[in-house]
Amino acid sequence: MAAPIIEVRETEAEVARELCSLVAKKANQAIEQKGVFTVGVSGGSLQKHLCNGLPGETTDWTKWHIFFCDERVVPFDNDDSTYKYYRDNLLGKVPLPKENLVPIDPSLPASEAATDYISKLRKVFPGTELPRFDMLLLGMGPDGHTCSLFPGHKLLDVTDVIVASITDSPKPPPQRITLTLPVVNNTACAVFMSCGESKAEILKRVLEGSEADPLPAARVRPTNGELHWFLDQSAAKLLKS
Ligand SMILES: O=C(O)[C@H](O)[C@@H](O)[C@H](O)[C@H](O)COP(=O)(O)O
Repeated sequence: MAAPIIEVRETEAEVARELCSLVAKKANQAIEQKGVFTVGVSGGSLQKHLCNGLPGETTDWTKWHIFFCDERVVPFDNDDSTYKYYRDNLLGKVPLPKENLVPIDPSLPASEAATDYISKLRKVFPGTELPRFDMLLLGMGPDGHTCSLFPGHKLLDVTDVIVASITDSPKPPPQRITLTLPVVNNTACAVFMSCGESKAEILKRVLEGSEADPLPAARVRPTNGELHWFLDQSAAKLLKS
């Protein structure tokens, strides 16, 4: 398990630029090595930064397969839909084939939407092994949640499925699907972006704490991969170094 690589930049805009350039670098390496790039994306402020910054990078978009680390089970015309954001702000700006941005089926109840998403993932990650994403792009909520894995929630212990559903999310909307921790920790490269003073205290707990029951974001420790944290100075201000 590699130690986290912590990158601190003065402003959120600089953090976003660095992040997008790392994503493109990893994409291009993966495409060169195996012809495809598999990436999981998240909502929150990350979606805006990725959709603004990635179109400026040089990469073969036809080789990208973009999944959702978690998704709210709401229709595609609802502003809570993370798919809606990427569809409206990335597809069309870059030559990513529409079918390579893989949405959930929001017409299904959450548990069925999770099962359906597993079969969509299996088209790109066939077999029964844990999927190994080239990269997962993650955010962290003020409570330390990541994906739709919330502190103290029983979903943190799920190991028998690669995508799980939640119907009592403490953050609305309550119905969601999420990658489970074994899949998150099987990625080749997990990357968090966290900016702003409101993240300073929780970041200190996540990155420097030694809690018996670690927060969800602190449980992201890829077993055979890299872990990056991209922070601005306000978020990093309580960290030791
Ligand atoms: O599913 C959600 O409700 C949000 O997408 C959430 O998980 C978000 O990713 C984090 O709260 C970080 O968001 P910020 O980076 O904007 O703080």
